[in-house]
Amino acid sequence: MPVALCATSHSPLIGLHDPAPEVRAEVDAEFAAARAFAEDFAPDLAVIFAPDHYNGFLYDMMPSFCVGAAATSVGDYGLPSGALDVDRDAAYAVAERVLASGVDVAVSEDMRVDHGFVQPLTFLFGSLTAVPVVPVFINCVAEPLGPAVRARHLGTAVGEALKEMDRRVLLIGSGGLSHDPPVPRLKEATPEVAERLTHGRDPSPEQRAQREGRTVKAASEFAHGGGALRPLNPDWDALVLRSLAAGDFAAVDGRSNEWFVAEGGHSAPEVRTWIAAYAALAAAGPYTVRSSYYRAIPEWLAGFATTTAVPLDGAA
Ligand SMILES: O=C(O)CCc1cccc(O)c1O
Ligand SMILES: [Fe+2]
Repeated sequence: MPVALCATSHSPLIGLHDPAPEVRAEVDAEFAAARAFAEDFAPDLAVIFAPDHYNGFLYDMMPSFCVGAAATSVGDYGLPSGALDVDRDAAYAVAERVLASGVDVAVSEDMRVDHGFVQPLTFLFGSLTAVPVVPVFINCVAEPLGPAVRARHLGTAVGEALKEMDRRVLLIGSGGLSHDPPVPRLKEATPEVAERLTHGRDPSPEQRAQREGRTVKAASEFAHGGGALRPLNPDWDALVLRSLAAGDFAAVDGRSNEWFVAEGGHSAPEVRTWIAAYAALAAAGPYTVRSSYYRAIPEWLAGFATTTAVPLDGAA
């Protein structure tokens, strides 16, 4: 089973609240390189590990992990909406194998996904349906969270499942690195916000616009050095990139959930998607990082990184 990996930060502020043109151009060049990497590899299946931001997964039923057997983009932040081309048989094969290995993944026949899934798919493939996909949700924000090492166990189990399939698989991780966007937290939520985090799956266009406007406003304040959001942490981001490149998972996933938040902000646990994707790659054997881009981009509220990796034996 040939396999390759692309892990990338996402940010719905891309295109909505851009940094200086030369920074934007630098990221665009990196995305173009990642797209060329994906095209060269020519996957017939993409397995994407991504989080959600209270668009598809809410507190009415919050799993730690979920494999989508069918999935639809909600089209937040003006991104494409509609059905993903989910490979249903592959999704069930993955879910069965992961469950057999002892990782209790949920399954959805009607998974809703947001920019966390949509941005990497559209950046890498041009559309939501260009490459058949198995979407794998990882809860990264809705406390309580299990330990980060469970994302590695999930990724390893997915990687083992894929080894049994005769497919060319591009593994995708979506999220991170250090960032603290204004995602509400149930513990400190007003009754109205708690209601939205529990039942607000289908906001009105006005509600969605209001929420997205708040994110843009927060990004503007943050980029000008104001607001209450945690700072980005390039040192911590470098540690994450270095550790995953070296296959030293424990340096990241052996730490407490408090460590992630203290070092990288409340959304730093999105790094779980990278841990899972890299662990799935590691299941196929030793790997090497092909490209690694990083820049702290406050306008996007993110320590922004994009990496590609392949097996060392050149099987890709
Ligand atoms: O809309 C939201 O709830 C959060 C938006 C958001 C912003 C910056 C980086 C991210 O990874 C992200 O998801
Ligand atoms: Fe996110």
